[in-house]
Parts: sequence; C-alpha cells; structure tokens
Amino acid sequence: MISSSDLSSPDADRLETLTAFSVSRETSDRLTILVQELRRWQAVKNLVGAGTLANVWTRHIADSLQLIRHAPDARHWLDLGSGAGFPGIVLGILLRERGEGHIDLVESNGRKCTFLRHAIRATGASAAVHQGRIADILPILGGAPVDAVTARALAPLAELLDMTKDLLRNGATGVFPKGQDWESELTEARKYWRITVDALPSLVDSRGRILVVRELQEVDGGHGRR
Ligand SMILES: C[S@@+](CC[C@H](N)C(=O)[O-])C[C@H]1O[C@@H](n2cnc3c(N)ncnc32)[C@H](O)[C@@H]1O
Repeated sequence: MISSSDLSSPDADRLETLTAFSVSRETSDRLTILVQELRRWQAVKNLVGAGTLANVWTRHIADSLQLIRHAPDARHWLDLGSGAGFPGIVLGILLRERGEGHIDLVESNGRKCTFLRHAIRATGASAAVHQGRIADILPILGGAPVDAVTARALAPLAELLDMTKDLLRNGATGVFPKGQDWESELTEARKYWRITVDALPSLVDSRGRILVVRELQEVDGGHGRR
C-alpha cells in the first residue's frame, strides 16, 4: 500500500510513488513536469481539490499509474471526465514510454480542457482532448476500437456502465477505480447489468477497489436501466 501520510514532505510522497512503480527516468521526468504544471495552474485555475495537492503523487499520480496493469495489452484507451488529467494524462505518459498506443480524454469543462492540452504539450503524453459532453463525443469518436475505458470520480458504476455499454459490448475492458462505496455501487449496478467483474485491491486506498469489467449484458433483455 502506497500511503504518504507525512504531508510536510512532498519529496517523500514523490519518492514513494516513483519507487513503487519503477518507471523510467524519462517517465519520472514527464510526471514531474505534470505535477509542476498542475501546481502552477492550480494557483489561478483551481483544477483539483486544494487539499489534495499536498500529497499529489500518491493521491493522483500513483492512483492513476496503478490502472494500466489491469489492461496491459490495451493500445487505445479512453478516459471519461478527465478533469485535470487523472488518470488520463498519466496513462498517456505511460503509453508514450511504451512507444505505442494512445488515450482519448473526454471533458466538458473548457478551463480543464485548456489545461489538458497544455499538459499534453508539456509532458509529451500520447493523448488527445475532446471537449464536450460524453454523450455527444462518444458517437463521433473515430479511429481504432477502444480497448480499455476508464473514469475516475465521474459517476456511480451503474451510470458508468450505461455510458460505456457499447464499448464494453465491443470488447473494451472497463477499468474503474472506486472508493469505499464500491460494494454498494456494485450491488446497485447488478440490478441492471449482468457483468463479469473483478474487484481488485487499490494500491492507494485500502478501502477502495479497482473494478475491472470485461463482459456486460442488460438484465431482463434490455429493460433494465434507462
Ligand atoms: C469529479 S471530476 C473528476 C476528474 C478526474 N477524473 C479526477 O478523478 O480527478 C469529474 C469531471 O468530469 C467532467 N464531467 C462530468 N460530466 C461530464 C460529461 N457528461 N461529459 C464530459 N465531462 C463531464 C467534469 O467537468 C469534471 O471535470
């Protein structure tokens, strides 16, 4: 479990994350640029919860880094409601390191999209920003089929499944980090969806889980959630 509780030491937070994930020097530099830019923009743009910046490496970077292992072969990722780039920009940096694959980021807030575009330029992340509502962007998202879809702090699982059902039915893996309410979200979602799902430990949040969804069918032949 990665947990830097020593908020007086941002370096401990950074070191703990970089050690846990053993990323390359180049990737660690790119992640450091992301954190620097986030801190710089946060002062005027208020992009993330102010209280989360003290341990930004564990709270945001590690929480995002841990997702890629749940769809290790995915080349085309999608991050819905990317906010300030978590997990999307971090995954884009990992895909850049890998030398193949990319991630599409969907975000409706213009201020956040401006930061996301800046962060992609500054870090070299293999990512593209699509500004607009998820329901409007998904139907017009061209290119290769989506291999993995993620979303952090966007909506309860049942709603995420509703948003991503076409992608999941077409073979995408859903990688959804969830907090302490993961079990009740799963129970609720199962009223509407028959899913194959693994609830895997989070390396950052001992009460949370990463829900990895591989197959999905609507309960009652499509008369479930509306
Ligand atoms: C709580 S924030 C989470 C941001 C980021 N994923 C994170 O975990 O730090 C949710 C984000 O989703 C965006 N969002 C919410 N509903 C959306 C929609 N229907 N289409 C596109 N973006 C949306 C919001 O603008 C916001 O930036």
